[in-house]
This record gives sequence, C-alpha cells and structure tokens, in this order.
Amino acid sequence: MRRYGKHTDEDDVRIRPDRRGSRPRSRNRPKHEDAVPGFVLTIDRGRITCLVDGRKVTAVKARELGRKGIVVGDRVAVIGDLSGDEGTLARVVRVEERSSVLRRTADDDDPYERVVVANADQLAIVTALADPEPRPRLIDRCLVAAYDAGLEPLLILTKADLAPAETLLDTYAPLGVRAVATRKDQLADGSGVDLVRAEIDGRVTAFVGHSGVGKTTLVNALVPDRQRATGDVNAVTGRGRHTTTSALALPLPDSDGWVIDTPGVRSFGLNHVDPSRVIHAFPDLEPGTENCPRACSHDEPDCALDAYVAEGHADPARLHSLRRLLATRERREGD
Ligand SMILES: Nc1nc2c(ncn2[C@@H]2O[C@H](COP(=O)(O)OP(=O)(O)OP(=O)(O)O)[C@@H](O)[C@H]2O)c(=O)[nH]1
Ligand SMILES: [Zn+2]
Repeated sequence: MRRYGKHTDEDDVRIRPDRRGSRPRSRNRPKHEDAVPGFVLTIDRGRITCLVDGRKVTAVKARELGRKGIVVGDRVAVIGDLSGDEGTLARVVRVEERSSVLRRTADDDDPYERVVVANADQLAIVTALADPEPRPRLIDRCLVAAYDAGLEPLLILTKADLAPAETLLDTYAPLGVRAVATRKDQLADGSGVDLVRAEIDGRVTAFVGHSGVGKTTLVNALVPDRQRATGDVNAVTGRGRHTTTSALALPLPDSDGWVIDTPGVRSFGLNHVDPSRVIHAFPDLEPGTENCPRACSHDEPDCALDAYVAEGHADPARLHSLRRLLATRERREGD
C-alpha cells in the first residue's frame, strides 16, 4: 500500500534487489553519462545543496525523478552548471541506492513516513541529564527508530555537570548502547569533544535531540567552523537566515566522518516500524522468536520469548528492555 500510495515519495527505497536487477535499464540513463557524483548537504524549499568535487552546488530535482524524495545524506548524480557560482542551478538526475534510511512519522497518527536522513550509520541521541529533564520514553522511541533503520545508536548525555548519569546509564546497560557523558566546560576546553569524537570519527552520524538539550553546543564544538559552513550554505541558496526544517550535513574536521544535525524533535513517530526489524538488532533474542505465533507482538501470552529466556538462552533483562522499546510504539500522553 504505502509503496504505491499517492503521497509516497520514497517509493523505491525498499525495492527487492531482484526487482531492481530485472528492471530494464532506464531510458534516461544514457542521457546522463556526464553526470557527476554529489552528496546532499541540506535541502531548503526544494533547493538541494550538494557537495560536488569539494564545491557546494545548488541544484533542483530533475522532473524525471517524479515523486522520488531526496534527503540529506543521499548520494546523487548531478548535471548542469556545477561551478557553484552564485545564481547557478544544477539538476539532480539520480539518487543512488541508500545503505540506510532513518525514518520518522511526524506523528503516530500520520500515515506517511518521512525519510529524515539517508546513508547514516549511527544515530546519536542527545539527551540532557537535567534542564530539561531526560525523557526516557523519547530516548526509547529514538532507539526503536535506530534499530528499525539498522543504525547503531549512541547515547550522548549532556550537562553532566548538573546531574549524575548513573540512573540513565543503568536503564540502558542491558541494551548495550554505547554512551558518553559531556559537560559544558569540557566542551569548551576540548576534552569532552575528544570523548564524542572517538565515537563518531570516520562515520556518518545523525544527531537527534529535543530543544534545549545542548545539541547545538555539542555540534558547534565538534565542527568549530559550522558557522562558516552554514553561512556558505545560506550564501549559496541566497535565501538568508531562517529556521530550516531540513537536516544539515557537516564534515568532521580531519576525518572523513560527517555530523548530520537534524532539527529538534518533539516526538518520534513510529508508525512505520516493523518489530521484526527491531528484533534483528537483538541477535541473542531473535532465534527465540521462531516458535512465536504468526505476527506475534512479542508482548503477549503466547510469545515464545518467555520460554526462551526461562530456558536460559538469553538474559531476561534484554527481553525486558526489548519489550519496553516495542511498547513505545503505542503513543502515550507526553511522548
Ligand atoms: N550546564 C550545562 N549547560 C549546557 C551544556 N551544554 C549546553 N548547555 C546550555 O544549554 C542551553 C541549550 O543549549 P543549545 O546547545 O542551544 O541546545 P539545543 O539542543 O541546540 O537546543 P535548541 O537550540 O533549542 O534546539 C544553552 O544555554 C547552553 O549553554 C552543558 O553541558 N552543561
Ligand atoms: Zn513473540
């Protein structure tokens, strides 16, 4: 249904390889043999800023791409004026296959999933330890989105100068989520940045967090010339400063890694999530689902995981955490 839905713009991200393989070669392809590779840095009202040969090039989506969505992190093929000079406009004629797709539904009632970031390999979930108070359900929902997308989660606990990290760390210990805690003074003198950098160097990491958690402070510390990078983007699009709703890819200095800053999230709709993809991130529990009833929610009396754990095949704390995560798919007040 979703794939063919009228409003779908991510129509082919989950196409099975055989379909792709057997599809006749696109008629458009030979026409674009001169297309060059680009990397999507940000998108602003239809203007796609791509990195092409080290230059920032503004482009629009070619009409032939139809409803196909282009998102930050996409590897694309670009034609036209690639000088990057002000006022020039190139065209994106192809979106390469994505290695991952981070999705969220704007709201759980929203039937249309949105792809937020393509090709990331990590999701950094930024949470303050205080001011604002941590929201474990939001963290859980972000974790579910990460597992669903096949991204490795990383918990970044900010404002460790204001409150201890132990309680949260204990909550996430059974999940084996990597975690780092940062303090503002350590961000300022650089020592805290190294802790985070050690976790993200050489990788493409999408950063999410709700307003006020210190995500901007952290990203600025990681990418000190962000101001300039952002300024450049604005100069290229020529549309000045405004609150963008798109993510923004920023190169990590002295590394081939990328920080993908995403706009603050208030909720993380999970309508699109498939429990079997989440369980895939729990290789110790996954074999235990073999005897589950069909379409098992894994939180019902007949679920085979209880017996599996009781027989000592896996840690009960893991099952407990998995169930807590799966339960976050049901929306509750305050999510
Ligand atoms: N005490 C303390 N304050 C911090 C720390 N990191 C950031 N802050 C402060 O927290 C406030 C919010 O930080 P931002 O970086 O703007 O937070 P944000 O997550 O980007 O939030 P928005 O800009 O609203 O999206 C600012 O006043 C920061 O100075 C920290 O480690 N410790
Ligand atoms: Zn089950």
